[in-house]
This record gives sequence, structure tokens and C-alpha cells, in this order.
Amino acid sequence: MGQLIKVCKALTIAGSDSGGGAGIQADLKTFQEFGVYGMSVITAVTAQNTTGVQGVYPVPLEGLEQQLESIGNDLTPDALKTGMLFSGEYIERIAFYIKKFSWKNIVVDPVMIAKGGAELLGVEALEAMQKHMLPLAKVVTPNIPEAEALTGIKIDTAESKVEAARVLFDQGAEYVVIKGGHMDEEGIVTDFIYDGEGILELTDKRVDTKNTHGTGCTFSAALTAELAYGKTVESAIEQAKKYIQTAIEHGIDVGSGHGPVNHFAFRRIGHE
Ligand SMILES: Nc1ncnc2c1ncn2[C@@H]1O[C@H](COP(=O)(O)OP(=O)(O)OP(=O)(O)O)[C@@H](O)[C@H]1O
Ligand SMILES: Cc1ncc(COP(=O)(O)O)c(N)n1
Repeated sequence: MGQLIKVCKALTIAGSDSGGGAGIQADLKTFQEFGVYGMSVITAVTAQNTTGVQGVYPVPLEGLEQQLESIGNDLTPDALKTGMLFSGEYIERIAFYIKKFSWKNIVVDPVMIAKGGAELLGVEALEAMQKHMLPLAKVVTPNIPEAEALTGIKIDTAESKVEAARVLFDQGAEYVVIKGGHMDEEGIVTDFIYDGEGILELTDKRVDTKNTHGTGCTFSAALTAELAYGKTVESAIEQAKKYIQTAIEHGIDVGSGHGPVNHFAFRRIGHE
């Protein structure tokens, strides 16, 4: 019998995007690119493509819990990320299982609204996110509108960004990454990192493209993969930023709307 290879394992708890650009699909593609064994717990199935979200179908609560049990009873993720969690009730149950199985290295991507405007998490779930998920988070990775919704702070200045990061830290996340994709900065995009003491800003050139569907999912999945390898949070964030930059720069021609990023850009770009 051949010798089995030890691998790092990462879990995503998120929604399915039938179009393959965001959600579970983006996460698993990214895990694969990083050489990490990917697992998934699906909260909801979305009928979605590059033009928008056509439907949202939650997995029955029992099915959600059974997936979490199945993973926990056999497979221990070295790191996990959450994406679209659908509702406050689902968030509460997911937090319960994360604690039950003592899972660590948790990246909370507080997905709320799709780029096209579709609601992926009810507003009633904000409190559950604050109360149950943020205290479990090694890293929370909101975009600007999500950080505003979770803190009630309008982010339009450098000071308000720091203030919002402090509030998210106080809500329990060890590291806060406020992503800059939605910020109107000329030619650049800056992600802002806060760990309760210091601030780090990662800036790169803004790619002029409409194909940014799934950027947040892909970034947080790359970060989770790096944490699964046991990397420090700072180094994992830097690596994730490099990966998403490359994936956006080498965009692919898929669909007629807001296309996905190129998950395999590190490896092979397109074909003849
Ligand atoms: N046009 C761009 N050029 C370069 N980097 C970008 C661009 N847009 C976003 N990014 C980067 O992509 C990552 C995700 O940021 P963004 O603010 O878009 O998250 P998001 O809104 O949660 O994404 P999504 O909802 O599409 O999954 C960040 O690291 C950000 O800096
Ligand atoms: C299942 C699922 N999860 C997350 C997103 C967010 O990605 P985006 O904001 O790029 O639409 C999405 N559209 N669908």
C-alpha cells in the first residue's frame, strides 16, 4: 500500500454560487490552488450567475447541522472560514458546532449583500453575527458596507475606519481586516488591518475591471488556507492579498455580467 501524504485541511461554511465565482465554489477552488484539502458545509443554494442572484434556497436547518456533525465526527479542519450564513438562527447553530468541536483558526467573512444588491443575510442576523460569530473570529474580513452595518459607523475618513476597526475588535475578533474594494481611492486599493494595538495597511494598484465577483470570498479563502498551514495572521493576509491581486489582474472571460476572478492565475493563465 502506498504511503499516505499528510495534508492541511480547510473548511468553508457558506452558500453555493451556481455560477462558480463566489461562495463555496470560490472557496474550494482557492483551497485547491493553495494545496489545502477543502471541505464544505453549505448553508444555502443560490441560483446565480455573473448577472446577479436569481434565487436563494436555504438548506433545511437539520441538513446544516448534519453536515457540521459529519465534519466534526471525522475530520478536524486546521482552519475554517464562514461566508454567506443566511440567518440569525443558522449563525447561532454554526457557532454552537464550532465550539462543540473546538475548531480554531476561524476567518469570518460577514457576507451580507451580493455585488448586484441581492440580500444574502437578513438584517435581523446582524446581532447574531456580533454576538455569536465575532467572538470566535481569529480574523474578521468585512468590506466597507459590512463594517458600517456591523458597527453603525459611516466609514468615509481614515479616522472613521480606525474607529470601526476598534468596535469590531471590541466585539471579539482578534484581527480586523477592512477591505478597500468599495472605497473610492484613485488608482489604488488599500486593505486596513487592526489587531487591537497596531495598524497595518496593504496597498496595491486598483485594477480597472468589472470582473470582481467573488473577490471577498477568494481573499478570505486564501487567508484561511494559509492559516491552515500554520502561518501567522500577518503573513497569511499578505499572501491572500497577493493572490487576489493576481487573480483580478489576470481576469477571465466568463459570462456577460460581473465576471469571476481567475482562481488559477498563480498557475496557468487562460489557454490558446
Ligand atoms: N479593483 C480592484 N483591484 C485590486 N484589488 C481589488 C479590487 N477590488 C477589490 N480588491 C481587493 O479584493 C479583496 C476583496 O475586497 P472587496 O472590498 O471587493 O471585498 P468584497 O466586497 O467582500 O468582495 P465580494 O463581495 O465581491 O466577494 C481585497 O483584498 C481588495 O483589496
Ligand atoms: C453564495 C454567495 N456567497 C457570497 C457572495 C458574495 O460575492 P459578491 O459580492 O461578489 O457577489 C455571493 N454572491 N454568493
